[in-house]
Amino acid sequence: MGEISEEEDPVLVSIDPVSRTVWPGFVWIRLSFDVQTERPNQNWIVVVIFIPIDRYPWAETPASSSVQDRFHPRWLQPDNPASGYSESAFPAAERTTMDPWEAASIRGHRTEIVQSLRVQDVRSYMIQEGVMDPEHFEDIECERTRALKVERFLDILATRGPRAFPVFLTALEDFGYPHLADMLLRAPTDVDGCLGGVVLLEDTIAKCRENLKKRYLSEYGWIQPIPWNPAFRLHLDEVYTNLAIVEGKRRSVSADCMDKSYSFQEEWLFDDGPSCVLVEGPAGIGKTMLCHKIAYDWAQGTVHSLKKFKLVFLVEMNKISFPSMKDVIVKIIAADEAVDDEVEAIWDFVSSNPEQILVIMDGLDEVRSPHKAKMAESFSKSPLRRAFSLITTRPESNCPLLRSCDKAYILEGHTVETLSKFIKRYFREDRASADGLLQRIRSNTPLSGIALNPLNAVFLCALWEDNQGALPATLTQLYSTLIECLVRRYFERIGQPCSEAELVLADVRNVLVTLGQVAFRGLEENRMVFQEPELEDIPNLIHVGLLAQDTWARRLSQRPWRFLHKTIQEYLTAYYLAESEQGFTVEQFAKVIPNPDMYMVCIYLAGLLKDRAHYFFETWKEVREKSELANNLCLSCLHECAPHGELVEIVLPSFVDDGSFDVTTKLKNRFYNIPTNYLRPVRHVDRGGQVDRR
Ligand SMILES: Nc1ncnc2c1ncn2[C@@H]1O[C@H](COP(=O)(O)OP(=O)(O)OP(=O)(O)O)[C@@H](O)[C@H]1O
Repeated sequence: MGEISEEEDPVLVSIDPVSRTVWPGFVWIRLSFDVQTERPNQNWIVVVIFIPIDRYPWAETPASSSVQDRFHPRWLQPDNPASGYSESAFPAAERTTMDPWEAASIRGHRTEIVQSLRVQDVRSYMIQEGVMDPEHFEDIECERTRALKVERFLDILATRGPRAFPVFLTALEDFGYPHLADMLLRAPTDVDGCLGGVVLLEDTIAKCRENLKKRYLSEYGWIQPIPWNPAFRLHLDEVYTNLAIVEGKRRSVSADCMDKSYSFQEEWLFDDGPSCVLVEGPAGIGKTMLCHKIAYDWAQGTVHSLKKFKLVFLVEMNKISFPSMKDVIVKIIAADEAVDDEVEAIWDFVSSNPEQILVIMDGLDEVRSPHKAKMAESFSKSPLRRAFSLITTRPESNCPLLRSCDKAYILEGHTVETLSKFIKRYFREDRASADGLLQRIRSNTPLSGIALNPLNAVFLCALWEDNQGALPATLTQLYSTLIECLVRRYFERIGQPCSEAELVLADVRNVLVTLGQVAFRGLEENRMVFQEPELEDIPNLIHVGLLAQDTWARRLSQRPWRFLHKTIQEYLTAYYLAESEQGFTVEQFAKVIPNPDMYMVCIYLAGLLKDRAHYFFETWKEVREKSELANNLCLSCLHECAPHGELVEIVLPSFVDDGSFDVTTKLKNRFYNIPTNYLRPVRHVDRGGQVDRR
């Protein structure tokens, strides 16, 4: 490292605004030094020196005079030659974010600024100096009150790079707020008296990072493949299978239009600059697992493209209520008691350094409907918009936030090879069981379709292990067999073994209906979590194992319950609609069918109704809009109830066929046992709203 003497030419010394931090009797200067050229340079080694104030080379005033007199913010502006802040010594391009000291100063005096500033007084100057754009002020003007406008202004300011602070100081000084400028130049209260806010902040961020990593390693390192069997745990590395994924430019493009299918690599998501990446896929396809794997890999430090992130926040969208994105992140930070007091400082770091942050938002479809628009707005206004972000959702979800996505991927689940690998890993030593199940899946076309979904694959393994007997041919059968299996185990545990499947389910039918009603209410409110009093009437079922308590809520006196998986909540909702008198009504069906949040419910409902499914399809014909998504859903519903000709005839006019979706062929391929006279071509050509129903 080069020596820095007191004789060093001060103009060549690049002075960071941090140097304004003053200890009694000393000036603290942070110097950057290029080892090779021995010329100061922002990129190289940073040296912090303390110079007695009376020997400070620029000191023109006695040591007793105020610091501000000697360290005027204007000195730090590029156009002042006396500042030593020349473009060559301190190129703006080399610093892209606000200095942490400055961020801390604004944060420490935020209340005072919010109390007295009127944003319009500094508007012109901030625009003139190129620190903010007119669009920023349009955005600020949308806030209702003066104080909220200042809050918004300060949030934006924190993201406007290294010149933002000095320019703001000058604006304050020249346009009626010199007292605020003076105040900002004093060390803010939260870093006062410490060895500089920078060092402290770095420590805080490191602490926060380590704690997040610990949390992800312990929470996501082990998985419990069978939700109702806590004793059976596998390590993520052991069980995680690389699923197929396709890349596209935007969402809702059908997989055939997208680039070829890959075996997924995390690098693709985060190799480019900050962007918002969408991963879309149906129920149980592995979106949550992918999010856990990314958080886990970041914590392990094994994946190169994740190393650039100082902090990674995994947001489970169904667990939060939204005042704002800031509140969501702050809550995650505050969950760690060790950094409880420093939450605001960490948030400031996040706001000022979004390119070092990854936000994973898992399950956008699970955000409650009234919050969707608010959340999208809050995200677009928040500094996190410039962070890396990954959003997962089911395809049927519709949320304005999806418009913010720059890239889209569709998770397709297992390939034949990965399924085989997964099943062998699941059964580990028991090769015979693995081979037996694989054999059964290969020889049964409907089953092999079901098994490519990772959640279904897990359930099939569990069923195979349990009875090595009949395997389901439809999704509905898979879930009813699973529930039967759980109920049977429950009766065995309490000493009342029961062999007949029908008897098992008949015994608990009423309880399942009551539970289904709770599940339905939950879905209507987009809610996965239930409090104990809501479940008072169904205590038995809690022990059956369809519900589990959140581990994160261990400290709460009343720990909330949730279904083992959202698909189980959806199946039970369908059970309630199919089996109860209040559920089985045209009004209920008419409410459920057009609701995108009830996509899976429709599939199970058709499967449970079977011979009574014509009520469902008659209603479908009346209420469901025509779209490709609706076409696919209708085909899945038909598949579940093994349709006969009349059923297909009822629903045929509901399909939209604009040439790209050949209904007749699709129906023929899927339901080959239906006489073709029921499948006469129905061509709907939708041009300018004219639908031809020949
Ligand atoms: N990559 C994978 N490797 C092995 N098993 C997986 C994988 N992905 C998912 N699974 C299994 O499937 C289950 C369901 O996956 P996950 O909860 O991630 O689905 P999801 O797409 O988030 O579903 P939903 O939209 O219903 O919330 C997991 O608990 C796990 O057992």
